[in-house]
Amino acid sequence: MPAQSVAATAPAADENALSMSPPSSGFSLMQQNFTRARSHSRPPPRSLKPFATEDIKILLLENVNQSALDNLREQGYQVEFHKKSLPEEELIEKIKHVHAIGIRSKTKLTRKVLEHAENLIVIGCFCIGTNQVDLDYAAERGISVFNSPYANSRSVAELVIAEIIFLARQAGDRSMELHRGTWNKVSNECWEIRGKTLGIIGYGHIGSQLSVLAEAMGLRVLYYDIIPIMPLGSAKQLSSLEELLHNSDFVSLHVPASPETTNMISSAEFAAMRRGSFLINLSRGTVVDIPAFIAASKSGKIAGGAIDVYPAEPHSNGDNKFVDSLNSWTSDLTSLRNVILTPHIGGSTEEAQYNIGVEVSESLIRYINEGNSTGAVNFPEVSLRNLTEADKNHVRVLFAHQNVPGVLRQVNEIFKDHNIKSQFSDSRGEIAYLVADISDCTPDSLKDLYKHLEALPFKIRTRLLY
Ligand SMILES: NC(=O)C1=CN([C@@H]2O[C@H](COP(=O)(O)OP(=O)(O)OC[C@H]3O[C@@H](n4cnc5c(N)ncnc54)[C@H](O)[C@@H]3O)[C@@H](O)[C@H]2O)C=CC1
Ligand SMILES: O=C(O)CCC(=O)C(=O)O
Repeated sequence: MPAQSVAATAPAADENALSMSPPSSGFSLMQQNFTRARSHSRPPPRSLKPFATEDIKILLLENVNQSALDNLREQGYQVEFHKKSLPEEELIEKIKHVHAIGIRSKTKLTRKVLEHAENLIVIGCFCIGTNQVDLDYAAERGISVFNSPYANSRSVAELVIAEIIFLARQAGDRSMELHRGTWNKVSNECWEIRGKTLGIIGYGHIGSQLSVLAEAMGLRVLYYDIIPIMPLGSAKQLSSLEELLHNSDFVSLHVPASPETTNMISSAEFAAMRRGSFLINLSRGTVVDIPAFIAASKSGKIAGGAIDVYPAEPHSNGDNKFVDSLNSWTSDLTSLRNVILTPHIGGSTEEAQYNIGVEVSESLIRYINEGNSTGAVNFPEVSLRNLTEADKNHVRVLFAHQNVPGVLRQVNEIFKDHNIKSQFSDSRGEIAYLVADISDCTPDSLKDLYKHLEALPFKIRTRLLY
């Protein structure tokens, strides 16, 4: 097929980024060094040909970082870039034509949307959370999903530390007052954080990073998690959420969105918290029952809180977006005292976005070009070493199928006239994924291979790389 021009518009600076120079030359220096380190570790030029790479179409939404665009364009793929998420109808129209899509947390890749994704082989979530994607349905369709499991963890943890101090000192309210011209120099109910107790719910990448920073600031750390996790420093794991709520001055949530975490902090949990304590949620908007938060704040049960994530969030930046028509209680929330509200910026730093852009785009490239699914969040993880120039006339077969007995026997029957150089298969729940490098392939035998594999009853998707 002829090469097609890249259907991309040049991205503007990150929607969330400041249009000023970094605070010191050290910042840009660190970034340059990091860029160099990454480019040295890039794999050598690929020798497999999935198809002409310029035929691969990629849709990038939500202003993913320039580092991702650079990586994907370097491969020759056609990349269409949008700063915002798209309304569902437009998304459905565009997703029909692409092989890969890159999103952040706003784009909902529901079953309804994915049903239209005829050519889609891979989804890149340029963030940690993957709750915005119907992961099971994607796997059922042979679509792998990748994310960046910890590239923004530090950014989130740092923001929580800043908020703990701001809440303890009521500094958010003092700043808003002064912006309005009100001088209000008070110390009543303003505290140091040294010696206070932070209760962390969810001691994963972010929770444990926060634990280390918090102890360095002189906080005592307790945590609650559904699995036993080794404490860092002097932190202590508690066996019940109630015990944590009862013993903490600050409670910070770092759990994923799931049926179990929906409204996990509601009226009963606020009742269990210490009077005058603080609640911080930078996890997902479903985790805290906001009307219960508003009631706890108005009654004085909690002395304040910080919220970064909401059940419904606007699709793009702009004025008059955070209003009652988005979430019915918005104006009640914005009128509360000592409540810091941020627009889902926990992971929005230059460092995090750059690193996520590199990491997720490299996962997409490995999957598209080599079939390597290492790190997929919904798919069996399989990787084979690269074919090289010495492996002329070899083809790599990528075969996703339902995980039922007898499929491998049938696949190997199809391979019987070829030598199998290497083969690896793994399963995850109901989905299995086989990668095999086979020798002695001619253009005709390739067509036959493809036809026979596609005819197998439990096939989900076949790809051949050569
Ligand atoms: N505000 C923002 O910009 C960002 C928000 N996030 C959110 O933070 C969440 C956590 O991120 P990570 O720490 O990287 O995830 P992680 O997967 O490393 O850790 C989550 C922890 O929560 C625990 N957990 C799960 N269900 C639980 C329950 N019902 N009760 C107690 N503990 C439970 C898990 O065992 C795990 O240890 C993400 O899923 C994402 O939704 C992540 C990055 C940025
Ligand atoms: O900034 C983003 O795009 C989303 C950050 C986030 O919530 C995540 O990484 O899960």
